[in-house]
Amino acid sequence: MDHISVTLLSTSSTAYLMVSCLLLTLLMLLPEVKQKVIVRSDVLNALKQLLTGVGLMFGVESEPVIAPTAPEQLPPKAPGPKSYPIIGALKELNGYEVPYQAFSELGKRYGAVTALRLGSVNAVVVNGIETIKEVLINRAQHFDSRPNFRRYQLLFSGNKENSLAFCDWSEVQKARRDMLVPHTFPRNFSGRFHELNTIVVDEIGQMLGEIGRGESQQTPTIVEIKPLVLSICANAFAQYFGSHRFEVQDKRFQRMVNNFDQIFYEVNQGYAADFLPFLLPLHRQNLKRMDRLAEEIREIILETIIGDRYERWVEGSEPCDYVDSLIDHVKGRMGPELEWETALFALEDIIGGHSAVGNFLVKTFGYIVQHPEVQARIQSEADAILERHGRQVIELTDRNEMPYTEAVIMEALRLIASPIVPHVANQDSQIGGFAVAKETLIFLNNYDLSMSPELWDAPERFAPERFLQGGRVVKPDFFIPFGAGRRSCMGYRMTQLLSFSIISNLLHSYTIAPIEGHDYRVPVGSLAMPEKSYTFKVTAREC
Ligand code: HEM
Repeated sequence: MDHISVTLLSTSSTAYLMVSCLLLTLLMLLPEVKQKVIVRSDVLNALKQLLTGVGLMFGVESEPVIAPTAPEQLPPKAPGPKSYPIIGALKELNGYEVPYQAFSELGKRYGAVTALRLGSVNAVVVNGIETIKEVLINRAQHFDSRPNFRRYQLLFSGNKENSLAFCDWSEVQKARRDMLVPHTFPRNFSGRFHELNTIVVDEIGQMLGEIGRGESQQTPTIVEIKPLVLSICANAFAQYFGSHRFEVQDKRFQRMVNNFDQIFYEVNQGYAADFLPFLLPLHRQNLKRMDRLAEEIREIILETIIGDRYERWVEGSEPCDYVDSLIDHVKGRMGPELEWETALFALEDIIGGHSAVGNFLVKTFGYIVQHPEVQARIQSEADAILERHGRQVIELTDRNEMPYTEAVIMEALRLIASPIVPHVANQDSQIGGFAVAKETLIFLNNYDLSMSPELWDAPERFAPERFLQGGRVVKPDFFIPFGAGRRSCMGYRMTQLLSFSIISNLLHSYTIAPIEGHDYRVPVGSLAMPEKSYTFKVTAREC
């Protein structure tokens, strides 16, 4: 899910900017603000840009970056840009397409660790794989909290600890992660792996059967890609984690998919109020809307996936899916104690993971449609495998034999460069030899790891072959699109498996082509795609 970030300035942005401007100007005129600051539109732009696609979370009363006592015993404070009253160093972030590009510039200017204040929050920006690993792995236990974003409290029924991705580290979180492992990381050739394969292949078959029905083989059909892949992913997740398949025409299914997608979009945007909590009232309406969408999802999941499973559960039974594992944990009173309510939030988070895969796939198809040579290579790889095995569909077990298709997925992940969910220091500590105080927000600049010209040849180019060596997929150690360590992504294997299956099977059966005049540029710096995205010409292949 980083599928995990934040904003709203983009919708009704003019109104927000005007009110923000007014509020900031008023605040700056307060007599206690000694330093004069001119609030210029570029500052507000910087704010908007930083917030877009980042997932930064603020609204906390934070401590200074450095604990000031006994400086001789403490590491030094990290260098960083000048901070102004109220806005902090936001001006530094103005003028970048992706906010994390500003973090790369700060890295060049100040080194691997940059201290900066953003609105009311103390933050550090961490650049470079060694320093990032120090945060995620070597000192993981110091930096395993998540930002205390007021907005996330509101999104998760007043308590961000309900969320798998935004909670702080705890024994409950450890148990929730452990419980997920057999489901989200099915081992090759295990029972769960085969189940997933059957579910995904059937689902793709059913959905692809809908394309071009009634048309002659060679007539292209116009297909909106987002609803198609979201439906496949949602039903695959519902069946795999909850043993429930929805009829695609079922209005409840469509509402659930749509609501998840809207919430996914929301948490992937930047949000001014996260830095400047006094702006939060401006978002009340939208937050209420999100709350209603989440409530509706809960009702649908209870009615459909859960039904009477909780009441019917017989203690001592073997869990068959993730819902069983959750019920078993709650009813078996295994430690640490988990309320049924909390378990339901975990289930929603995981079912909602389909939005991450679906949005990622939309973007990946956006790259593929712009590169017919890439599409042709995937197709010939798929054709060769099916011919070799005498089958009609690509199975998950074919993944190892289709390195080019795998490399396409890696390349899309690299270029999209979705941010790592920010971490927070849970104690005074240090990074790269610089002091970092408890509560400091930590941005890990994986954008630079994915896009730096020092690490990649022509990084702007879509070139899947960069991940291939001697016919095998090779991932450089510094490439970490799913984070690392104890807060790493719980859905990366599901992402890899579903993406592989959907891309290879869809392109084995069909060729996609752009429609003249349509814009297929892929927005980067966040996983989320707007509701209306790409439409393709789809033609059945003669296989
Ligand atoms: C292209 C797809 C995806 C990308 C790029 C992605 C990326 C990430 C990243 C960067 C993090 C933060 C890691 C860190 O803080 O070190 C994360 C966390 C997480 N992801 Fe994903 N993710 C994807 C799909 C999914 C899916 C499909 C699921 C669910 C099945 C999922 C579940 C989670 C969870 C639960 C966390 C929070 C883990 C924790 O904080 O303990 N993700 N993801």
